[in-house]
Amino acid sequence: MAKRGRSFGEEASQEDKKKINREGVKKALSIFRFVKPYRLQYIIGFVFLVLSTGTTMSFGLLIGQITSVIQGQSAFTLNQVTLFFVGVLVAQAIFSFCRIYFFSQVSERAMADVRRSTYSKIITLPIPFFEKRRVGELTSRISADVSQLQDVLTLTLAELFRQVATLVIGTGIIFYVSWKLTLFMLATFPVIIVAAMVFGRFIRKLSKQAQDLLAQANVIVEETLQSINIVKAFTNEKIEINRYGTALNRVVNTALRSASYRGVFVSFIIFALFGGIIGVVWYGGSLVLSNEMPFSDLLTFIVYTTFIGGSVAGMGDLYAQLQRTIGASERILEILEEPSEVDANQETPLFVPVQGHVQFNDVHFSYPARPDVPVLKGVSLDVAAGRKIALVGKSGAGKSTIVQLLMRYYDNGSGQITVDDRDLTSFNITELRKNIAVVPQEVILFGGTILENIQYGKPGATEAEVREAARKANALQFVDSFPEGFQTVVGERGVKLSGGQRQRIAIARAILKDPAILILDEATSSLDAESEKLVQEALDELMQNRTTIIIAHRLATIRKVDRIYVIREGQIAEAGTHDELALQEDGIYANLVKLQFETIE
Ligand SMILES: Nc1ncnc2c1ncn2[C@@H]1O[C@H](COP(=O)(O)OP(=O)(O)OP(=O)(O)O)[C@@H](O)[C@H]1O
Repeated sequence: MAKRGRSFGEEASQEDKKKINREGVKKALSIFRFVKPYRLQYIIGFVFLVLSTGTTMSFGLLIGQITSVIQGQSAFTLNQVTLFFVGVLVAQAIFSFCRIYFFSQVSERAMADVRRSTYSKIITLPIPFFEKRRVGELTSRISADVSQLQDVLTLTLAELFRQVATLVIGTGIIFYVSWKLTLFMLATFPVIIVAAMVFGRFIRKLSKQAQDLLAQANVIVEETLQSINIVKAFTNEKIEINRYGTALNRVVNTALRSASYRGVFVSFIIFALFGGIIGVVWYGGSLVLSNEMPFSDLLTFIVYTTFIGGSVAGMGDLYAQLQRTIGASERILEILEEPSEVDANQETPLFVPVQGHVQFNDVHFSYPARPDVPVLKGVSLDVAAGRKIALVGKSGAGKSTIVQLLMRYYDNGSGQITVDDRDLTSFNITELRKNIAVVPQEVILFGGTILENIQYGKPGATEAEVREAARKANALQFVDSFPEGFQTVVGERGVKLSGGQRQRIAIARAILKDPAILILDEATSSLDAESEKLVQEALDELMQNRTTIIIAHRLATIRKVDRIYVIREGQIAEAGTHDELALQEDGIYANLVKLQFETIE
């Protein structure tokens, strides 16, 4: 099969923030459809949010009240006011708990739904989609982007509401307490805030640079660990350590630059903020001294001023968060809007077995990734049901491409491909692929038991069926030799099987699937004679009564096929049986045969 370059590295570091505009907000809001099923919990959460914000806001008034009690200017006793204070505190604690509880219910469930939808979308997308994206990028959609949404759906929205409410209610209260002092305050604070926002943006840019550089450094770690065998084979450990070290130095330099700006920024803010407060206290104090304002009001005023200051300071952060979320939800929606090749929500169509008569009529094809490079240039072939053919030819001639078109991994070719005289496009994709089994060149096993791996060919197959398939695939002997037998865990974290063993597992899978059409992508690396014999026997068993297309690399294995097609530069250059082709003087096949025998000798 064609090899697709997949890089796991380079986590999508481009957390591109989107400008907040109407279009973006509208799009981002459509992600709220995932919250819809949980709207009741959301509304309850919101009610508790309003209540908890209300109780927090009342603290300033209560502090004012306590001060008036102390000064003997209140009708209440200290105990009464304190008890009320504690009551409010308890209520606030309960409200906050309920708010978090209900919002988490919504966000956790809604996010799982978003993840499920995104995954089922991704896995049902056609192959060309995966050629345009890196795997790392897709996984980060499901992990990082969705987490970003989660924060916004609950925390950020709640925070935004709280801050706006604090700002509006707080300003209302301080105006009511003393409009003179409010105006004085308003003359100083906005200047500080604007300065902080401008400076803050600059610092954020710098720290994003540092993050990007760190992501780049991480790519080195990921890539080298993934290909650790190669690094060691070339004894390039030192080079990689240096490469990583250089990347880290860049991170440190940028991070330090950003840190010194941040230091200046923080000192400035502390200085300016406290300067502002001193100013307010000074002016407020003079108002108290001239009996224009009671002392308790001054305290209330200061408490609300800090509330307001805090909420304004937090807004910059919230804005940045919202920007990131709009980016994240756009990226998720982009995937959700891609057209699937298989409808995951639809019932799997009834299995309609085909006979397996495969025809290609003048098929032309270019890969969507490289539309200007013709890969197949008028391929025609005809395989009667149950017959076996082999495709041979140089690397890159187009053998795998022919097979991929039969699997309908790509749909954009011209000409016609039919199975049982039915145009390929008239098949439901699932229905078609259920009739085809592939034994690939490189067998990748999923993490799980051998039983599960073979069952992959026919989900729900009984253990007896699996055993029988393994027997036919010559796999029973080695499986039974493991202490845990079919329950042996294989894959990344399990037992490593040899190439020949993995191939026999793949053959057992195909036997279990029992399709009319079989595609064998011969392994390029040859096995030892013993394994080779076992695999070949298993394949012979598998090929019985099935239309078989073999992508052949070693000519010795295909002598018995009904017809051999020699592919050269996307065209069929020769076709015939082994005997016919081998005798053609100066024929491509005849030369290949000679060449292989020479190399073997
Ligand atoms: N996904 C793809 N996108 C773009 N071009 C591709 C893709 N897969 C294969 N090609 C190109 O198409 C041509 C035919 O490739 P194909 O894999 O069909 O050759 P092949 O005969 O099977 O070779 P091999 O024996 O090495 O597997 C090659 O030039 C290859 O570079």
